[in-house]
Formats: sequence, structure tokens, C-alpha cells
Amino acid sequence: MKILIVGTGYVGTTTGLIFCKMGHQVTGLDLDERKINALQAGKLYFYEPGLEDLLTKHVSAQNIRFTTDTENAVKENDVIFICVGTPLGPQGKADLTFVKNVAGTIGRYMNHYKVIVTKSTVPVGTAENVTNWIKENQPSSIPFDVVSNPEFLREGSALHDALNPDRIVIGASSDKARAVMRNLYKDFQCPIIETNPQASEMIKYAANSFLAMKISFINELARVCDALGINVNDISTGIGLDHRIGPHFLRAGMGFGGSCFPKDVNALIQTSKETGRPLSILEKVVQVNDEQQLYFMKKIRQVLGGNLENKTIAVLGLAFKANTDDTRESPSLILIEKLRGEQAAVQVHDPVVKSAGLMQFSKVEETVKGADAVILCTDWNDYKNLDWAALKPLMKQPVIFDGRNMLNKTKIEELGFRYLGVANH
Ligand SMILES: NC(=O)C1=CN([C@@H]2O[C@H](COP(=O)(O)OP(=O)(O)OC[C@H]3O[C@@H](n4cnc5c(N)ncnc54)[C@H](O)[C@@H]3O)[C@@H](O)[C@H]2O)C=CC1
Ligand SMILES: O=C(O)[C@H]1O[C@H](OP(=O)(O)OP(=O)(O)OC[C@H]2O[C@@H](n3ccc(=O)[nH]c3=O)[C@H](O)[C@@H]2O)[C@H](O)[C@@H](O)[C@@H]1O
Repeated sequence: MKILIVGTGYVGTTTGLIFCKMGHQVTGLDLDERKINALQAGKLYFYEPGLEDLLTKHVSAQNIRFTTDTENAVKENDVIFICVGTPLGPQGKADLTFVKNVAGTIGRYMNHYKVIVTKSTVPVGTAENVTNWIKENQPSSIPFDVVSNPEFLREGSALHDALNPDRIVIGASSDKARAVMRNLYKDFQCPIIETNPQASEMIKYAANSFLAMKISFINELARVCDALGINVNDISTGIGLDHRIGPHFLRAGMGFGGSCFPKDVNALIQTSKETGRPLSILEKVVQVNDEQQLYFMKKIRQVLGGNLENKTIAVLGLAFKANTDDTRESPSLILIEKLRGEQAAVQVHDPVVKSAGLMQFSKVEETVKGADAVILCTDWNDYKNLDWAALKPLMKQPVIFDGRNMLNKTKIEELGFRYLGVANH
């Protein structure tokens, strides 16, 4: 089948390559020429482990090509996946500007029946809106179907997740479109949920919101554990072994970040408000997440004598989590802004992310030099096995705030550090 992917970001590029692997002919379309040129040269312009090898392979085999030529890309393909961004818009709603623009161009250039698939995360009712936006732009009436097929991959393990999904959700309203989608996914072994577009759109928001809720639950519980001197990691293990709860997304830390949880939880809150049945539980999830940073800041302030003015803080990690270069809604960047707001001098390090506006060093040794404290913000593997005995003499004060509970408290304290984790007692 000839597949067009519109929007060659984390999701679009991964999805396109997965379909190449399944034997389809794929075109990747983006407005950003810089990205398209890089991808066409077999170079991944973002960091995602394992993806570049697949890209290089399929570009050389001509199974995938990348273009900015919208008109021909739309005309030449039978199935079009919309994978553009749906960022946080005004009042917490999803901003559908990019989706609307894509739908408009698809309508303008449509030349025969096509299946239009929204893989972007979009609010309930968007499939219907996309249908209308396409129709409004069609010079003459040509039949088409719009399908919702949300994506559940995580950054950092995008390729693995896209190849081994827990489930595939197909929200279609015609048998013809459903048959096309079934055929596309025929080689996947996981359950396929077939439903209507509205339910499919809701499944995506409900999944992300539920995972975010687990994180806020364990983070708020960690504060109670802190007060009681209990190790929250033991609680995560203890409850996670109950198969009804499950072990995942129970790692206490600095709060969830990234390009999706914050925006998607907010968007579902807005949807629920519009129905007159607000999801108050999710309002709390957001509140707890915001407080987690403040809780952490309070600890830092207390340990460093109540005032951060002129203190030097070394922040390890800028990405919102390990194995990605994405800093959207990164807890680390939010914390850095707060630290700088209190006149601290912040020195940063990240193995992958390069940040222009910050005092960044390429080596951890340089970053911690003269620091009153180190804050571990991103759970990069590189930070798990640092030689803390060698780093200690470089610091002004041996203080570690472990925002990811990555280090062994006992071992670190034996080296003479003051250690504070997230209820990591
Ligand atoms: N990043 C992730 O891990 C996941 C993201 N999602 C959802 O997938 C969607 C895409 O997310 P990302 O891949 O992270 O976004 P991204 O920001 O990495 O990529 C989006 C791309 O769309 C392009 N674009 C915008 N308007 C366009 C147009 N009119 N024509 C062609 N290209 C256009 C942009 O230039 C950009 O390259 C979002 O709705 C997101 O919520 C869903 C699951 C996982
Ligand atoms: O819709 C999306 O974009 C994606 O959002 C998340 O994926 P992602 O944002 O890449 O990253 P996660 O691994 O889910 O982590 C999100 C945030 O929660 C934090 N987290 C995660 C797990 C945990 O136990 N504790 C915790 O604080 C992470 O550090 C990170 O800041 C979901 O896991 C994906 O299924 C979904 O497709």
C-alpha cells in the first residue's frame, strides 16, 4: 500500500519506518525543509535510539522518501497518516491548528478515494471535524474516510514500542476503511480494538491520564513517606507486585514532564468540563504534579541554609527523561528556572541535549566544580555509575539531591555526602 505520513517528528518518522518494515511504500511529508533534507540523507535530526539504522536502511532501499511537496504527496498516496503536533492551546485545550491545515490541504489536492488516519493525539470529535475540514476544501466531491488510530509509543523506546504495541486501536466508521486498517496492521500480534472514532480518541487520553495519575499518586504518597521516614521505592515494589496494580509508572520523582502527559491531561480536563462533568480527579493529578517541584525546591532551600542566592547548583540532565533529546515540559528546565529565579548560579550537563541559554559543560567533572549541591534531574544511565568519590573533592559542599531515586543512599552517605532523594530512605 502507498502510505503518506504528514509530520515527520518522533511519531511520524517512527510510524513511517514501521510501515516500511512491513513492506509498504512510504512517503514522509513535512513543512520543515531542514528536517526533510536530513531524513532524505538518512540522518535522524532528533535523538531516538535505534531509529537511524532503520532510516538509513530504508532510504537506501528507496522504501521511504521524504518531501515537502504536499500536492504530489497527497495525490500519489492511498492512506494518509496525520502525525503533526497538537500542542497545549489556550485554556488547556489541544491546539488543532496543524491538524486543520493538513486536513485543508488533503481536501484541496485529493484526487481519488483515500483513508485519512489521525495518529496525532486529538480530542473527541476531531475525526468529524477533520471530515468537515477536508470537505470544505475539496474542489469537487470525492469520497474518503477518516479513521482514528492513536499512537502509544514512548520517546526513548519509540521503535520497540511501535513494533511491539500492547494493542492497536482503530476507530473507523466505515467497513471499507476498517478493512484497509486491518490489512495495514495484519502482521502485528497484539489485540486490535475496533471501535468508533470518538471512543478511539478517548482511549488515547484516558491511557495517558491514567498513567499520569499513577505518577501523581506515588509522588504525593512519597511526601507522606518522607514525613514518616519510609522508603517509597519499597511501597512501589510492594504494591506493584499486585497484578491488579502493576509495577509500572510508580517511580516517585520530580513529577511527569514531556510533550504529552501535561498537555493531554489538561486537554481531557477541558473536554470533561465541556460535558458539564469535570474530571476533578485529573485536576488533582495536575496540582500534585506542579507541587512536586515546589516540594523539591523547599528541600533544596532548607538544606542550603534557607537561601539560594549566590549558591552554585549543578544540574545533571535536561531531557524530560532518559534516552531522549526532548526537553518539552522537562521537570529539569522548570526547576532550573525556579533556581535561577532565586538567584542561584546554575551549571548544567546533559549527555545529549545542548542548551544555548544555560551554562552547560560537556563533562560532569566540570559541571560539579565549585557546586554547593548536585541535583540529579534526568534518569540517564550515565549518571547511575558516576565516580562520586572522585567528584566529591571538586564540589564546594558534598550535597546530592536525587530527583530520580537513582543512587544508593547508603553508599553515597558512606562517601561523606549529604543525600536527599524522593522519600528514598
Ligand atoms: N512524541 C511522542 O512520544 C508521542 C506523540 N504523540 C502525539 O503525536 C503527535 C505528534 O507528536 P510528535 O511526533 O512528538 O511531534 P513533533 O513536533 O516531533 O512533529 C510534528 C511534525 O509535524 C510537522 N508539521 C506541522 N504542520 C505540518 C503540515 N501542515 N504539514 C506537514 N508537516 C507539518 C512539524 O514540522 C513537525 O516536524 C502529537 O499529537 C502527539 O501528542 C502520540 C504518542 C507519542
Ligand atoms: O502520548 C504520548 O506522547 C506518550 O506519552 C508517554 O510517553 P513519554 O511522554 O514518551 O514518556 P513516559 O515514559 O511515559 O514518561 C513521561 C513522564 O513521566 C515520568 N515518569 C514516568 C514513569 C514513572 O514511574 N515516573 C515518572 O516520573 C517520566 O520521567 C517523564 O517525565 C506514554 O508513556 C506513551 O504511552 C504515550 O504514547
